[in-house]
Amino acid sequence: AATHPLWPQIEKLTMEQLGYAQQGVEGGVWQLFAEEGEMKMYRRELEEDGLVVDPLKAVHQVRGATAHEMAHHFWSPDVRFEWDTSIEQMTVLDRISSDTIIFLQLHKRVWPTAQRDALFWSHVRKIPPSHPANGEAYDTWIVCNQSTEHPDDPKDGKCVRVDLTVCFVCQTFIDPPVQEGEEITRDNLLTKITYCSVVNPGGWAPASVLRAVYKREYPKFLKRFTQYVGEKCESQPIAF
Ligand SMILES: CC(C)(C)c1cc(CCc2ccccn2)cc(-c2ccc(S(=O)(=O)CCO)cc2)c1
Repeated sequence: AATHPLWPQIEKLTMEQLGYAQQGVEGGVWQLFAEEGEMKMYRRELEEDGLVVDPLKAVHQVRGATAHEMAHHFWSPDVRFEWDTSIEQMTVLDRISSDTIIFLQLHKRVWPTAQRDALFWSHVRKIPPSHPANGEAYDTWIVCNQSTEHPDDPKDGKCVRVDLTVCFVCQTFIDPPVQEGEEITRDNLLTKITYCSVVNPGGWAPASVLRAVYKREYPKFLKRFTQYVGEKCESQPIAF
C-alpha cells in the first residue's frame, strides 16, 4: 500500500487532520451550536463562492467502548448502513490496503436540494501514545475521509458531488483507574472523540437549508453512532 500513488497524500492529510482535531476550541473562532450531555458541537461560518462550507468540530466522550472499536465501526463498510441514515447506496470502489478503502456513496436527497454523492478515500490508523510517561496509556485512533478521484467514478451527472474532508479521532482512558492486576471492564473505559468535517455541498443549496441540516443532523448522527457502537460492543471482549 505504501507504494500506491495516493499514499503520500493519505499520509500527509491524516497527520494534518490529527493535528487539527487536537487543537482546542478556545479563542472564539468556534461557535458552540449544540450541546447534549457530553457532546458539544462547534461550527465556523465559512462560505466558498456563495456556498455554505461551515467547518464543524464536535467533541464527545463515551463510556463502555474503546477508541479502536469506535474508529473501526466508523471506517468499516460492513456496518455503514447500520448507523449512517444519510446514505442510500454505498460502493467500495477500491481496497488500497487493509486500512484504506475508496468509497462511492449516494446520499439521500434533502429537499429542496438536488441529490448528492461523495467519492472519497477512507483511512484508519492507530497512533501510539506520544507521552506514555504521563499515564497516556492507550493508542489514539484516527479515521480520515478525503474526497478523491477514481477511474470507476460513474460521472453520470445524475447528482451533485460533495467535496469532503472528515476526521474522526478517538482516545481511550481507563477511568476510574484499576489496581495492579485488577481486570479492566467496560465500566472503566472512557473514550474521548473529536469529529471534524468540512463539506462543500458542491452545488446550489440554500444556506438556510444547509445550516438547518447541520443543526439537526450532525448532533443526531454522532449520538446515534456512539450509541450504536456501545450497544454492539457491550457483550464482546474489549478490543483495545
Ligand atoms: C450537509 C452537508 C454537510 C453539506 C453534507 C451533505 C451530504 C449530502 C446529503 C445532503 C445533506 C443536506 C443537504 C444536501 N445533501 C453529506 C454529508 C456528509 C458525508 C459524509 C460524512 S462522513 O462523516 O464521512 C460519514 C460517512 O458517510 C458526513 C457528512 C454532509
